[in-house]
Amino acid sequence: MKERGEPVVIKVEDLTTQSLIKFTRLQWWVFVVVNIVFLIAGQAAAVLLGRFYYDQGGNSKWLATLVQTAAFPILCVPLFLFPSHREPSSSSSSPSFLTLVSVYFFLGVLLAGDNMLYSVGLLYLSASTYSLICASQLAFNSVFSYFINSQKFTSLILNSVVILSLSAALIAVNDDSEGPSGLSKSKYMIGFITTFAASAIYSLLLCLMQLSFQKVLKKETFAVVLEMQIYTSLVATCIAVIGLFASGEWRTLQGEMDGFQKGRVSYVMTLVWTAVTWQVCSVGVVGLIFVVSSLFSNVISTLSLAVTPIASVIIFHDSMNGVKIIAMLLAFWGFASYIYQNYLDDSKARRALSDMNETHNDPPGQ
Ligand SMILES: Nc1nc2[nH]cnc2c(=O)[nH]1
Repeated sequence: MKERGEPVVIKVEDLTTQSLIKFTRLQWWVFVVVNIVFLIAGQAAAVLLGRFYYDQGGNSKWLATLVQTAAFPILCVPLFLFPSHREPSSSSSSPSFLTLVSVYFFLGVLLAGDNMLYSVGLLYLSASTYSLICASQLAFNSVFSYFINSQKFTSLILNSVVILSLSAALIAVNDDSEGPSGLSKSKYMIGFITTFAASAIYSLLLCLMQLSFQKVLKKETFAVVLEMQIYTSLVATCIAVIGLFASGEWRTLQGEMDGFQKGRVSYVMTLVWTAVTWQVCSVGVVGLIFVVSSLFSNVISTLSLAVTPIASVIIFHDSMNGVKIIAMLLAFWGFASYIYQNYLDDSKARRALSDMNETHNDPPGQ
């Protein structure tokens, strides 16, 4: 027995990473719910702040890329509170330093690429077109996780993926917000292609993170989630800083701050809070990959696409209409479908475990 409560090893079909983790049932559900809240709240706030930055006169793609990872040092505080503890028994299978560096470096490069493409898409496309293309990431994730993570597709999971994609598409088609004015056709095309590529890279990144947790890191504590986020963000931040200086965009930042419509303090605050909210979101993203799967993490990202317009209704007093309500109900249906699958998998795992324990406790010969 390792920690508070009764530890349970889960090794069943869809909860693939569960074979690595020891949690009591309550701990597992609390962990899932907390990470869902982090992802949805963090992503909704970060996307709205990112759009605010562009709307108020911000124009630097590299700065928008940088703020998606630059606040990673704040994660050192929870890392200090939940230190990584290694089991002596598993130390023989610990990855070498070189393996760890290679994994974090490769994932960090993918993260930087996704962040850059995502920032370009947000700059060049209207919110509606943007969300519509982002909805494709669930389809990409389904394909990648089938091949990379051997994800099993039950009817509940398929239902969830299809319904959530429809919900995000409905939100997008309904959105009548204008794209950035005076945008040339070529810039629109660039925005379209970069957002599509970002969706593919993001999905690949989530699947490879799941694979790394399962095959390389093999640790059982929350610290591994923070370490994954910190090291990949460190690499992505270095790339974004190099991009900011190599592209010469850094020279425009002073003018951008002076010309920001809401003022200089608002400019700095927008960037600081965008950076913080992306970290909150990322802990949720990586936490859900660790404890459930990359596909589930992406399902919650897509759910957040449907929730963001609702946040706009509350914060920016956007109008609410029937289509948004239907899209939201669809999103919750898709979400509930996946959660129910998790519940079934969890129950099955617990049953299998108690059967196994009974067999082990039976006296020999019985
Ligand atoms: N492409 C992409 N990048 C992200 N970075 C954080 N969230 C997302 C997302 O939903 N899609």
